[in-house]
Order: sequence, then C-alpha cells, then structure tokens
Amino acid sequence: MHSFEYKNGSLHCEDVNLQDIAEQYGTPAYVYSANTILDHYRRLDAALAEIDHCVEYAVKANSNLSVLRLLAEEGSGFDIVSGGELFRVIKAGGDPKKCTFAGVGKTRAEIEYALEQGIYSFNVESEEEAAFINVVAGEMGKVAPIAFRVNPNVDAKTHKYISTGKSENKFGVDFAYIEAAYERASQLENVKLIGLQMHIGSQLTSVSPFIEAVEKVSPLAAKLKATYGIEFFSIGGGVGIVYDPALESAKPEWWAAQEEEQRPLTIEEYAAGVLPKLKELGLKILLEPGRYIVGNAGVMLTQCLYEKKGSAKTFKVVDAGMNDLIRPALYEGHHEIVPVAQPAGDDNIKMDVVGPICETGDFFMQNAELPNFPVGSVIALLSSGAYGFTMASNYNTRPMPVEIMVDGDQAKVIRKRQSLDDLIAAEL
Ligand SMILES: Cc1ncc(COP(=O)(O)O)c(C=O)c1O
Ligand SMILES: N[C@@H](CCCC[NH3+])C(=O)O
Repeated sequence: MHSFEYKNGSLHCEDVNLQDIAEQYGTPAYVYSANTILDHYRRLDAALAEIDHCVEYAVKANSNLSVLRLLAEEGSGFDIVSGGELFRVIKAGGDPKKCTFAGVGKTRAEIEYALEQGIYSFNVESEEEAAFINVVAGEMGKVAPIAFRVNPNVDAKTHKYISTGKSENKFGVDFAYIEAAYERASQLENVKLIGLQMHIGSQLTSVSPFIEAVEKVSPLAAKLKATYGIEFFSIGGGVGIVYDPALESAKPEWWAAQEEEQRPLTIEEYAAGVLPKLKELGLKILLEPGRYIVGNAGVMLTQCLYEKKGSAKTFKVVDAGMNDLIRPALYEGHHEIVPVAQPAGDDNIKMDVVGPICETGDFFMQNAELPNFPVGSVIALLSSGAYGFTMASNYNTRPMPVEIMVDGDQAKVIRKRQSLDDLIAAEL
C-alpha cells in the first residue's frame, strides 16, 4: 500500500499534505499512516489464515499508545521486552493474556508485575531465568507459564547488530542445551512449560534463513509437544522491509534497474516458505513482527536549516539529528530522503545530509545524489515508522519530537512535542 505519495506537487500521507503538517506542528515530526499499519497487520494475519496463529506485535518497534490501541482493536497480541512495555500495552487497552515477554534480563519487579497481570507466556532466555521465575512465582502462590527461547545457530544474513540467532549472540538457550533445559524446567513446581520460541534476527530480506530455522527447530517443537504438551511455537519476527525507494513516484532511474534484486520479501512469500513445516506440527503458531507492521507506515519530517559548502562537500544541515533517528548512525541504516515539495526538474547534487548534534556520526546520508532542496524546505526520511521514535533520546538536551497519526484526511497529534520543562522535570 502506498501511503506516502506526491499529489498536486506535494508529498502526502494518505490524504494529508505533509507540508501542512510541518507548518502546523513543526519539525522534526514523525507521521504515521493508520491505514498502512492496519493493512500490514491484516495482510500478515490473512497470509497465516490456514493455521491456528496469533500475531504478537513487537512493541519495541513503535510503542506509541495510539499505535498499540489500533492494533489491540484488531485483536493483536503483543511481544514485550520490559515491564514498561507491558504497562503501555495495558494503558492502550491491550490484553495481558495475549502478551509474551522476551528479553535476557528480566528483573524481579518485572516478573512480579507480569505475573500479577497474567501474561500469556514468559519467553525465557536462560535456565537461570527459569529458576528465578520459579522462585518468584512460588512466593506469589502462582504458576508461571513459560517457553524457552531457543538459539538455533542460524545465520539471518542481516546487520551484525541485529542478528540474534547465532550461538555467539546473547539470546536464547543454545540449541545443544535446549532439551536438557526443558527436562530440568519440567521438575520446577511453579512454572508450566507451554511453548517454544525463537527469533533469529531483524530486517531479513530473504526467506531462506526463516525456512532454515523453521526446518531445524520444528522437530524439537514436535518432540516438546509430545513430551510436555506444549501448545505454541513462536517463530519470532524479523521480516524485512524495503528501505531503498519505497515511494513509487520518487523512484530514481537506477532503482528500476535494481528492482529485481532489491525486491522486498513479500509476506506471501514468507508464509509460503514457513507454512508447510508449521502446518504439520498442530501447534498454535505465534509471530512477533515489528518492523513489517510499522516500518513503511511512517516518515520523519525535518526542515533544512543551512546549506554549507566546504572544499570537500556540500552539507545540508537539518533540524533533526541522530537523537531523533539513530538508525543511520547505529546500523548504517538507509532512509530514503525526498523533498516534501516535489522537485520540478532534475537538479540533483551530491550532498551530506547532517543533523545539529555534536557527533561526526550525526548524518542521515553521505555523498548522496539528491534533489537540491533549498534552505527552509521540508524533507521526509522514509520508512521511519519502526525503531525511529522508540530509539530517540534527549541527547544534547533536545526535546523529543512530535508524533502524528493520519487516518484518511484527518491528522491527529498522538504524542506532543516535548517541552524543555518536561525534559528536565525529574531532575534535582
Ligand atoms: C524477541 C523479538 N521478537 C520480535 C522482534 C521484532 O523484530 P522485527 O521488528 O524485525 O520484526 C524482535 C526484534 O528484533 C525481538 O527481539
Ligand atoms: N533497532 C533495530 C532492530 C532491532 C530489533 C530488536 N531486536 C533497527 O532499528 O533496525
């Protein structure tokens, strides 16, 4: 679905002109398309329709209450990684009984809170954690539903910082030790083994690592079902999106030539790849997509403050920085840049698009051939709906940006721009 398109010479989100948004609410600003989020959720849900399944949206990708509410109303479950995320889900009207709790370092307070709220499953990442949950649950007179996260030692072929399924990654229980972990946990009085989980990494652009992981782990899932009566197998999230031109009408010529290789992993291809093996299991299949649901549903708007010509380069300095969108600095992430006012001709120049932060790594693009957008104009960084706002910080004492949700021709502020007073409110 193309939620961001040029209409009458200006970039729109659904039927709302992004120039108007920038003028009314200022920049930097995150803008999300509600209908794109829903479309992605429904497409994934439909692709898995032939098996018993549940989508557990990965809250970390975009945890705005309005986004969570939208998905909760669709019936989504939620994959959380902290007590804070569970708190958000509940505030947004989500059902704790549809929540799974991942993460290698759950604290006592988080475990107690999740037990009080009655979450569906703790996705346990070590035997030590299982033993601790057993103690906490016992003290509370409860039985904790748990699944182990298995680390299948499969190469997800993604950026090394977001690969999670290799033995050298900190996540999950080593494939070699997993059966022993279930055997020992089955002796614990205050936990109940109800599932098995894995997640091999994020931003996967090919289906083969998913297939490899499912084929490797399915026999284990079948065995655990037979031995301990587990009811679910979660295959995690990780479906990648296209970060290169997502915007059909803004695709440069070179895109067409490369389109074949850079084709996104479609959700239908993903489902066709993993379904055959999963169908045989007769288990409830859980999915934990984050980026696929929200990534292409959001942009970040920023205004050009200065153009600075050096002997080596031309720098366009914009009013958003790596504190607002850290993906380029952290993972060499690519977010396509398009001017909100549609460029009339072909006046591309080579430039670095940089932010105001005192860090050399504070850039959105380097040596990029981009339309020569003028000072004062607004540009959009595409595909910023996932891991954009949620990874933003107050570095350099910069207030957090505003977030806006568009639905048809309506735009609504779903998080106010932070004020400096709010920013320092908790400090003594
Ligand atoms: C356990 C777990 N589940 C789901 C996700 C969501 O990943 P993605 O946004 O790539 O779908 C992550 C993040 O990589 C994760 O760590
Ligand atoms: N934050 C990463 C993805 C990590 C997902 C969490 N395991 C990104 O922006 O691409």
